[in-house]
Amino acid sequence: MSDVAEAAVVDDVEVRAVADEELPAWLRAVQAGFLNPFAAMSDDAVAHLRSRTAPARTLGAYDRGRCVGTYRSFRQEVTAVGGAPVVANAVSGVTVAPTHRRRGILSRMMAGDLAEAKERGDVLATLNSAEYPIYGRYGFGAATWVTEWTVDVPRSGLDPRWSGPEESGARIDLVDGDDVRKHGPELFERFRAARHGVVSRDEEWWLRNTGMQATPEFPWQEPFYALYRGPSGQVEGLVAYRTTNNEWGPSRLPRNAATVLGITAVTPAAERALWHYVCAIDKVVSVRSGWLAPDDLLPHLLPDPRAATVTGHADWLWVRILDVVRALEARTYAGSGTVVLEIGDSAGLAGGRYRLDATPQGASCVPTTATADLVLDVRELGEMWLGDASVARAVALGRVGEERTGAAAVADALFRTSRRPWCPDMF
Ligand SMILES: CC(=O)SCCNC(=O)CCNC(=O)[C@H](O)C(C)(C)COP(=O)(O)OP(=O)(O)OC[C@H]1O[C@@H](n2cnc3c(N)ncnc32)[C@H](O)[C@@H]1OP(=O)(O)O
Repeated sequence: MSDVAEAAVVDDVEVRAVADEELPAWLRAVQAGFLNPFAAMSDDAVAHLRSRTAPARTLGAYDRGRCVGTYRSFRQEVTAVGGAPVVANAVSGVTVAPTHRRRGILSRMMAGDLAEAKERGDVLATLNSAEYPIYGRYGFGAATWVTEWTVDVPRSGLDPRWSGPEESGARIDLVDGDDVRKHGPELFERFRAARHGVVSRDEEWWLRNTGMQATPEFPWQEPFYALYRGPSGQVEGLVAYRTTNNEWGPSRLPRNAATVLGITAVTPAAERALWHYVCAIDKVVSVRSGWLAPDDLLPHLLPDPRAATVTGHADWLWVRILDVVRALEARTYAGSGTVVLEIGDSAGLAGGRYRLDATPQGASCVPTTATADLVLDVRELGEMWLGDASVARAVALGRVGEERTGAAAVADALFRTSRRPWCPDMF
């Protein structure tokens, strides 16, 4: 076949919704895209993946009937600054076969899905990005970051005689998956109402993360779960962790490591107690924290914070604003002020000039013809929305234009938050 004829065939790639009977092949394509070469999957594995996929808006790219691209999106809620749940179009399972890469297939799937999300009235879109450079071009900005620490327990200065929470009546119990499914969802709902950046979890999340959907392809190793109850008996925290169990130094000094899989706490007392608990397990000398907010309490709970070494730092939740007015009115602002934002959006979904009048009591955002104070791309607005990005820094980086002297400082005083946003989940 000539090069010209080959190019015409490539252009024939069709992007469309995936029919139910096509889902097993689509799921295999997703796995291949993430470098899992499943030639044949058991029915259980297909059922496992199917349960993670539905209900979703599932797109496939097909070349002569073969699935060469995958993409799905589903309804999610993201907690805005101040606690309001905001409806998002969560994007996941994005792959294009190495045989068909860099021919615009992702761009086609993304353009169609974002246009539908906008049409439906979703306020924003979200994703975790496999690689940093992929999604900025589509208007997504890195809205939350995460840090992982590894605690050298013997150097931490924590009291090795610790035997439980300080608060009288509070307690920590080791529980099993049934207890987690019983108490976890309600605890998490309280947590997500209180922390900006957290995304909603569905019922499947709790089944999947307590081993109820294990298959040979997706094996399960049971973790430990510790549940914290406050003085009133109410569940206020949960930590899931795994440990090694037979690591010894040359002179039989124990060398086990604990890895925290997830921690949810709705009170500072619960958070402090659960970290102290994990760092006080006999024979455990190092604790990997899992992905936490960069301003997490953990290092400063230790008498010697240097015992917590940063072992990872990365962008996490990416946000793409689809509706500027509703996104900016959904969140709260610490101060009072006005800024006019000129927002560029090459996809034509959210661009325009908007005037934000914010007070701690409420905010209004309206299209305007007033002179712009700040000129920015919708990607930058995504980075600012949860309060994490510094506008002054974006100006210094040349990404935001400051048209009125001092406007960046005004925007920072309005948008930034006293605690950084945190999204504990990857989806
Ligand atoms: C939310 C999630 O699911 S994240 C998971 C993302 N998936 C993966 O990482 C799996 C492995 N990678 C892939 O499957 C593919 O490479 C994808 C999906 C990332 C990209 O698909 P493609 O169809 O090749 O992207 P497409 O051709 O539409 O690229 C559009 C533009 O993005 C750029 N681009 C795409 N992927 C990357 C990348 N990984 N790094 C840098 N630039 C990229 C392209 O160069 C192109 O730029 P241009 O418009 O300036 O020419």
